[in-house]
Formats: sequence, structure tokens, C-alpha cells
Amino acid sequence: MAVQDPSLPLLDVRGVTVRFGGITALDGVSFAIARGAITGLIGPNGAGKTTLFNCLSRLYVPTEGSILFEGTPLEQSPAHRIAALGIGRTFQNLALFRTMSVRDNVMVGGHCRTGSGFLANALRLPAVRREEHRLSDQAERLMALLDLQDVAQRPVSDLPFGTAKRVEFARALMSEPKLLLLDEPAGGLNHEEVDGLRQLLRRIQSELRLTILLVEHHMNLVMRVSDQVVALDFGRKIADGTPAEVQAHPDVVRAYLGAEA
Ligand SMILES: Nc1ncnc2c1ncn2[C@@H]1O[C@H](COP(=O)(O)OP(=O)(O)OP(=O)(O)O)[C@@H](O)[C@H]1O
Repeated sequence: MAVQDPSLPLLDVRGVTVRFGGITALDGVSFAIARGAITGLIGPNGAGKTTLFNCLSRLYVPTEGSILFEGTPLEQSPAHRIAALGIGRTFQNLALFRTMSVRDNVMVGGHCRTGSGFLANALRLPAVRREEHRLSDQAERLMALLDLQDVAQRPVSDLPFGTAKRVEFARALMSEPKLLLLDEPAGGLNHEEVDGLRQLLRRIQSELRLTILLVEHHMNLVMRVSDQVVALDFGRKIADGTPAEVQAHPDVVRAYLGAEA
């Protein structure tokens, strides 16, 4: 397999347009994400954030344009291959198995990458046992990183919302993504938990050398945690730059004042 030039962007969104019947949800949106960066995707309600997010996780295919991940168009890969390509995601509403333990929920996230087939699993061949050990070690490492070790045996239904969100993170990280897509990670968190989330994002970015894209309404979090911010309005990109540049951009100020004042 060809090794990609590390100076090229990890993700390259090129002229993406998505139409639903007569509605243009995204209109020629282009931006690139460098390896190792945290990028915030913002915009008022209906701006097209979720639509773009769904294109990145391959739930939608752009009507026009292309999204390159490590130089390869995403639309060439079927949706079920996205995790194996190296794109992980979390959901706006928790998508965990509530009666299962934290540890088992985290372990589930590793199974998209196991290469062993049904027969090898059924016979518990040595390679399968080695793979199980590897996954188990990795789950322990991630639970330590996300401060979940003390609740590892507890069912998710017992946990406060903020802790359950960390379980979802750990599960997404089990697939060893290169790009982690976070859909409103601050939704439902209190002030203190949002601050904890900011520190956590920085920690996983540096310790796992992860690239992160977050769609988020919590402006304070986006502006404090992101290296780059991309702003959408009515399906178009209106700004792209550092948090300070985007915050001061007249079109961004107008979009937010017009939509939310
Ligand atoms: N499946 C769909 N069918 C028809 N129209 C859609 C569909 N999904 C989104 N839209 C429309 O596309 C536009 C962009 O919506 P989208 O949900 O991407 O915005 P958003 O920025 O995520 O908004 P919010 O912050 O409210 O979640 C909206 O006008 C929306 O009504």
C-alpha cells in the first residue's frame, strides 16, 4: 500500500455539495484538516454541519465533489469499511449497551478491526487468543487514559451522563482511528464536565496522536480546544482559520447575530 506524504492533509473536503430534493444542504464546501489537529465545525441551526458529518462517516454520498481521506476518495469505500479505514465516530445521543459493563462496551469497539474469521473464532485458535489479549490490554490502557478504571465492571446504566460519554469515547478509540469524529460531545454536559472534556480532548490528541473533528454548538469549548475552526452558514463555508480569526470574521458574527440574537 502506498504511504501518504505526511505533509498532505489527512482529510481533504473538495467542493462538496449535497442536495435533498430541492434543498441544498451543502453548497461547494472545501476545507482540509492537517494530521494531529483538532478542528471545530460550527454554524447556526440548519447550516449543514450534520450533513457534512454524515458524508464524512459515509452515511451520505455527496451529490457533487469529493472527500479524500489519506488521498483516497471516501465514496470508493462502502460504509461498513469506514472504521477499518481509520475513521471513528461518536453519536449525539449515547449509543451504548446500557446493561453491559463499561469494560464490555469498550471491548465492542475493537471488533471491527479483528481479522479472524468465524471458524478461527469458534475453534479459539492461538491467533484468536492473542488478538483477544491485545484487545483486552488496549481496553485497559484506554480506560486508564479516560479515567474509567474504577467503574470498569459497572453497567453503563449506573453511570452519570458525563462518565458514560467517556465510555463512548473509549469505545470509539478502540478501533484505533486516525480521525475521530465527535458529534456534539458537550451536549448535556454541565460546566465542569465541559472543562473536563476540553482537557480530555487535548490529552487524547497528544497521547494518541489523533486528528479530531468536532461538530459543536458550545462555542466556548470549540474556541478553546480547536486548532482550526470551519464555519458554515446556509450550506456554505463562510470562514476557516484559527479560533481568533473565525470568531472575529464579520460573516460569522452576522450569521450568529442574525440567527440567535
Ligand atoms: N435527510 C434530509 N432530507 C431533507 N432535508 C435535509 C435532510 N437532512 C438535512 N436536511 C436539510 O439540510 C439543511 C442542513 O441541515 P443539517 O442538519 O445538516 O444542519 P445542522 O447545521 O446540522 O443543523 P443543527 O445545528 O440544527 O443540527 C437543513 O435545511 C435541513 O432541513
